[in-house]
Amino acid sequence: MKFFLDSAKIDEIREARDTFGIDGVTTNPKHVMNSGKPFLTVVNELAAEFKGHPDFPISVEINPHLETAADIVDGAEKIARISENFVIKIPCTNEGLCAARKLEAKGVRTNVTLVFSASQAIVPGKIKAKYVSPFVGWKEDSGDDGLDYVRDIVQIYRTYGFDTEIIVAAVRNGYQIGEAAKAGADIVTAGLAVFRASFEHAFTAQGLGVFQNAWDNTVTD
Ligand SMILES: O=C[C@H](O)COP(=O)(O)O
Repeated sequence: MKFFLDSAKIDEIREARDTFGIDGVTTNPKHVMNSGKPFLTVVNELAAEFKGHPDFPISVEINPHLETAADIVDGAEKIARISENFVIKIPCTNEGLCAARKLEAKGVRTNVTLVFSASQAIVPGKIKAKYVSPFVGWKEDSGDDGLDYVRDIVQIYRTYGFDTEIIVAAVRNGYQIGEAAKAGADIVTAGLAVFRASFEHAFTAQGLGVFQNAWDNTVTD
């Protein structure tokens, strides 16, 4: 399973790379807003940070006000030209899917985002989008089970041999990471705080204390 960091902040990305060995980055307009910097500044910083490392995918969401497939394709191509790392996030609307199909045919990798049902995930697989992003946290915020449809998407993709990689997105805790891995999803993307909390355990800290105490009370020569 691969881990992507959901962030547009370079310092967070560096920490996640050094500590957790993340395999890529996903961003969205909220992350760019939270960086406190203009969109193109953020995009150029990300491109510079990973120049020469083409195997590190960075999902970038273009202007979400673009409505027609033609406008989405145009906007996506402009951003994709900036860096070979960039994958363009496309909303799972009919116009977005039309744009994603055209972009993939032109060699621009896409991440079909804002996916909230198993049926929605089928077209990204059929059009050979690079990634599909079901939003577990947002589903659960609204009272639905967020993991069942991830399991369904994994089953559908295996049944039909779709190569599109499943990014389990809007992940809020370690339980969801474990369930996404058990389901066979390809990637989890989460914020730095979620990764920090998910890979530590109170018993590990407690056990370390036991061993430190034993070390301190071991007879010396
Ligand atoms: O864009 C996809 C994100 O995973 C959404 O999650 P978020 O609500 O944590 O920003």
